[in-house]
Amino acid sequence: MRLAVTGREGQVALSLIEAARGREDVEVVAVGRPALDLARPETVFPALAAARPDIVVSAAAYTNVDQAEDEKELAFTVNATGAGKVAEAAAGLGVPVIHLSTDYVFDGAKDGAYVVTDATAPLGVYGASKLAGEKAVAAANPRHLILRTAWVYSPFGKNFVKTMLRLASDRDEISVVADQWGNPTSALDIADAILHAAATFDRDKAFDAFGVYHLVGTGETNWSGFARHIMEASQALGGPHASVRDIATTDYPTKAKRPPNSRLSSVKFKDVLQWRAPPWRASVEAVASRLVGVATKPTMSA
Ligand SMILES: NC(=O)C1=CN([C@@H]2O[C@H](COP(=O)(O)OP(=O)(O)OC[C@H]3O[C@@H](n4cnc5c(N)ncnc54)[C@H](OP(=O)(O)O)[C@@H]3O)[C@@H](O)[C@H]2O)C=CC1
Ligand SMILES: Cc1cn([C@H]2C[C@H](O)[C@@H](COP(=O)(O)OP(=O)(O)O[C@H]3O[C@@H](C)C(=O)[C@@H](O)[C@H]3O)O2)c(=O)[nH]c1=O
Repeated sequence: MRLAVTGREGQVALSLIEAARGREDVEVVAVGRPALDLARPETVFPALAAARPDIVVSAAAYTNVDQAEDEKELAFTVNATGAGKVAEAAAGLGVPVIHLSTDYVFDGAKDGAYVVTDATAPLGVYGASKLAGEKAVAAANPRHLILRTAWVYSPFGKNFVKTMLRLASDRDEISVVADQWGNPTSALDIADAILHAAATFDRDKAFDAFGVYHLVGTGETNWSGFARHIMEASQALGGPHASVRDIATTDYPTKAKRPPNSRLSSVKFKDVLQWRAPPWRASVEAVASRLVGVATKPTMSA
């Protein structure tokens, strides 16, 4: 089974490559700039065709949430038009597409975890562009799995875990918003889930449960709780530590508005695809142990 994933250096792309390493049943090929540039839609089909995939994973995206407010056109070109072209190319090659989307398609007004049938209402340009991408993907290729995930971190690229560890290395206290709730999700776990879903399609050629799914780490917290656990994990590994102070969203002004509640329910993914992510705290510890780079103590997860 050969997967082509878009984006060469993205967190999900690198995690997929790592997850497939050493396995004989699956190969992952990353296809990215300059060969595949989502801002140049004409590059998409030739680049993916050259990879001869059995499944396309559409992971490349414009992911800078605040900057997207000032670069609306580029965000939509990449996240909507570009994503649609990736799904169209997969359809042209006769293969399914697994497309990554986001919790930021919701406004966060719901009391409880969002399910896939809940109404979307993005608050910012990034979320709106990703929602337009979902629609473009669904229209271009009926064999699509749209995986909405959230708060992604990994040993790779830029993410909240790395930011917290960096801040802790030169200050005693970090102020973090405590009134935005969600589900931290390791890209290493997303990669396992994608390989599991891909193996399911490969085994069951009649698989017909395509559509939208939510896929996040198990359990929930707010950004401050996330930061606090990163600090605990780092300290247990002999890495940097800072105390975490709870603040309100209004105390941390950002260009883009974020949903106060972006909790997603992964129950459909678990029921249909028979896979569930580990508890989020355990996954944070696994990633921290690679970033802090000190011999790991036994797990401290709940
Ligand atoms: N990060 C998060 O917290 C979340 C992410 N998601 C979604 O999950 C998916 C994967 O995210 P993640 O791995 O974190 O993303 P990253 O931000 O780590 O990586 C994004 C990737 O997209 C590539 N890219 C950006 N613009 C273009 C372009 N014009 N043409 C080709 N490639 C481009 C980048 O390429 P290059 O390497 O050249 O810079 C990079 O490889 C995305 O669809 C994202 O929207 C959903 C929820 C949360
Ligand atoms: C760095 C930092 C952030 N924050 C706040 C700001 C924000 O509300 C929250 C998260 O900050 P970030 O800017 O790191 O995360 P953000 O870019 O909003 O992360 C989002 O990325 C996109 C791609 C997604 O799809 C989302 O699921 C989500 O992961 O934490 C603090 O309160 N203190 C801090 O020191």
